Amino acid sequence: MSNDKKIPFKPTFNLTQDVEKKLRNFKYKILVLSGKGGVGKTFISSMLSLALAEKARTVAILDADIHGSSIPSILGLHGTRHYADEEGNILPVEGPLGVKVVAVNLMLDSPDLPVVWRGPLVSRAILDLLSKVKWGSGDYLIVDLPPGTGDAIITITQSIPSITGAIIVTAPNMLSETIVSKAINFAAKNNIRLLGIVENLSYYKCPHCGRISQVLGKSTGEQLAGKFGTRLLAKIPIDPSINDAIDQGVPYILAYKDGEAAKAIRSLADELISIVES
Ligand SMILES: Nc1ncnc2c1ncn2[C@@H]1O[C@H](COP(=O)(O)OP(=O)(O)OP(=O)(O)O)[C@@H](O)[C@H]1O
Repeated sequence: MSNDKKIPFKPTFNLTQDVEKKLRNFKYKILVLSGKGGVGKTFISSMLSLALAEKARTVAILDADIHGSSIPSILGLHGTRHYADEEGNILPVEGPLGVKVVAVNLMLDSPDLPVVWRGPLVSRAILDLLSKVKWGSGDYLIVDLPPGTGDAIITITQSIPSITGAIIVTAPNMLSETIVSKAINFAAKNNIRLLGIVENLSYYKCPHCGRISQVLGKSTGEQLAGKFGTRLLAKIPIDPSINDAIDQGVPYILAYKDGEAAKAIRSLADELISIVES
């Protein structure tokens, strides 16, 4: 046996630590989750970011929904992409009102390309991505998580340091106990404070006669929030102008300032501010 000096082998698992370092400088880190896809989680995350920025908060948003990344379209970010600095750090894209945006879609040569990462690779890719973003500092980081409570969500959640809390987005017909309780259990298991529920697609108000219809079914938001010991933060109505804004490539709450849903989102931002900043 040679007498060469041997250095003990130490595995380095510093990816998570790198992520923590990069995300350390946000005052409030808010997760937006839903028990089920298609309830408007991405729309709410994006508009909430803008509503907070309107209220003079510095905001960043992370599109962690790798397979269904759509924040750039909802924020009207077309023809833009992420660049890296000389040290290889990913620079966030500056969105409307100075909101910093990080999204997988903004790394692809074309937003139409599918992301074909699977299972563990997704989790690893998210960590890798998060460890390289030069976020800087700010008041709020809004994290739009993928739907459900799978692997990717667990990885992201565990790598974000001192999460302020989670908002659960749901819709009247999906406000079943099972779906809300899944999201609540997930938050509880990961020691994440539950900030409350947002009932999206809650009702439709006729712009001509003002009549309110509960198109997707009876609202049970208050009742469920009470049952699970949390609060109903907002009821966001169905507003056809939302999809008009997306088609026009402009952010809804900036283009339709007086829209019913825009007002509801601003009051959601007020509610969030009063909960986390008080
Ligand atoms: N209140 C609303 N009124 C009208 N349209 C809405 C409303 N909320 C969301 N939408 C529209 O519904 C569609 C789905 O919304 P979104 O992509 O935000 O859902 P999601 O929950 O993030 O979906 P997934 O989890 O599958 O990514 C979008 O076209 C969005 O513009």
